[in-house]
Amino acid sequence: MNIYYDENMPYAVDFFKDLGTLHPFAGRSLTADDIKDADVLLVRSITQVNQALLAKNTCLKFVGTATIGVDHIDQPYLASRNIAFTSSPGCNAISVAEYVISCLVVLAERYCLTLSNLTVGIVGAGNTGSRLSEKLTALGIKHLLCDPLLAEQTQDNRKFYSLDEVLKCDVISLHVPKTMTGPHATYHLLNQLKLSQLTDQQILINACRGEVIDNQALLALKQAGMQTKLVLDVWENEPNILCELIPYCEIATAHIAGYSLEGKARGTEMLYQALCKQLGVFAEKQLKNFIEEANISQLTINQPFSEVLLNQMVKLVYDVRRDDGIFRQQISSYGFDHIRKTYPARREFSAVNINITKQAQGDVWHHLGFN
Ligand SMILES: NC(=O)C1=CN([C@@H]2O[C@H](COP(=O)(O)OP(=O)(O)OC[C@H]3O[C@@H](n4cnc5c(N)ncnc54)[C@H](O)[C@@H]3O)[C@@H](O)[C@H]2O)C=CC1
Ligand SMILES: O=C(O)C(=O)[C@H](O)COP(=O)(O)O
Repeated sequence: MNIYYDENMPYAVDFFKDLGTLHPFAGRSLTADDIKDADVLLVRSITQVNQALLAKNTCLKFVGTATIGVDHIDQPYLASRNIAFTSSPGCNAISVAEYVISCLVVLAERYCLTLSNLTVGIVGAGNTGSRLSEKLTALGIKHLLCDPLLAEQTQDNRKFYSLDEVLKCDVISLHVPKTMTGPHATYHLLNQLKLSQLTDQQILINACRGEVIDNQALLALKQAGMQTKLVLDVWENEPNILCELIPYCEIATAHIAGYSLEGKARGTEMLYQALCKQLGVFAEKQLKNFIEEANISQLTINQPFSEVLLNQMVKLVYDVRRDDGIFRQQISSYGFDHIRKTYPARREFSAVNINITKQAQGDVWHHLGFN
């Protein structure tokens, strides 16, 4: 069995080597000729899986993406050819939530803001929005959820707000899929009209898909003096992004919010489990047996919770300014994809085991995700 997999998929060899012959590929440049004899195709978000890519293959049985987003996959086409498909829901949701927490900590420090005084609006309350909500709850930060699709479901008894209500929050964090059609399509959800409602004091974070914000409209507003603080991890038309926007960002990164080692590797593990199920074999391998210990794996907390301590703890594990710095330094000479491919190690809070002394008390750290 020929298994083709994206070279940017950690632990792919460990997981899949016993299931077939492995063929790594560069996700952006994969062609129909390259995968003529693929039985299994395992991609990440930069590979468009559609009729054109599969035109020369007649043996493909399984496609998997080690990502949450599925906007790069033509699912109706796969179904029409009876090719099984699986994605990796929630695989890197914690990573994105920790990216947002790191951004909040950095911006609070930069602008002397008290985090517990802020209200955060979460647009999209699925896996990622929910992980962020849990962390904000742990920190006592008020937040409002907007998710018209979940609001319609009676089994979800959380309180939901309209987009216009949530757009009035001090911080707005976007966590919706990219959808082009339907009553709740997210393409340019934040268009010129919505963007122009934002005030100079607000913070707007996009770590879902670039196309959810009209980037040209945002640039025009910024050029006209808009002071809303911007955090952009995702951009329209990646990898050929609108670089003129970068100087207007407080934090700018190369679509790496979900790039913790755990987040990426969980995606690989989820594909392994799905492929084993498809093949009818027992999934005996587990990520916890491969993943290495973090550089900082033990910490003692010996003082009560404070926002100063939070700042130190978060930055110790993941300081988003590192990724912002790399992005600004490298984007013009190396380009977007290179920054992503050479992403330096990053771990989730859960990779750190904390020892909380008596003086410190409280389990806020565990609720925040530390082990
Ligand atoms: N920057 C990065 O590295 C990453 C980005 N993402 C992106 O984030 C997106 C969201 O991730 P998850 O929360 O895990 O997906 P999810 O599918 O669990 O949740 C998405 C939620 O958005 C809601 N939604 C859809 N349209 C909406 C609208 N118009 N307004 C408000 N809510 C709406 C859905 O009802 C759903 O509850 C993914 O589809 C992916 O595109 C995901 C992982 C990493
Ligand atoms: O999971 C998703 O959805 C994401 O956006 C991933 O972080 C994308 O990473 P790549 O697949 O582009 O490596």
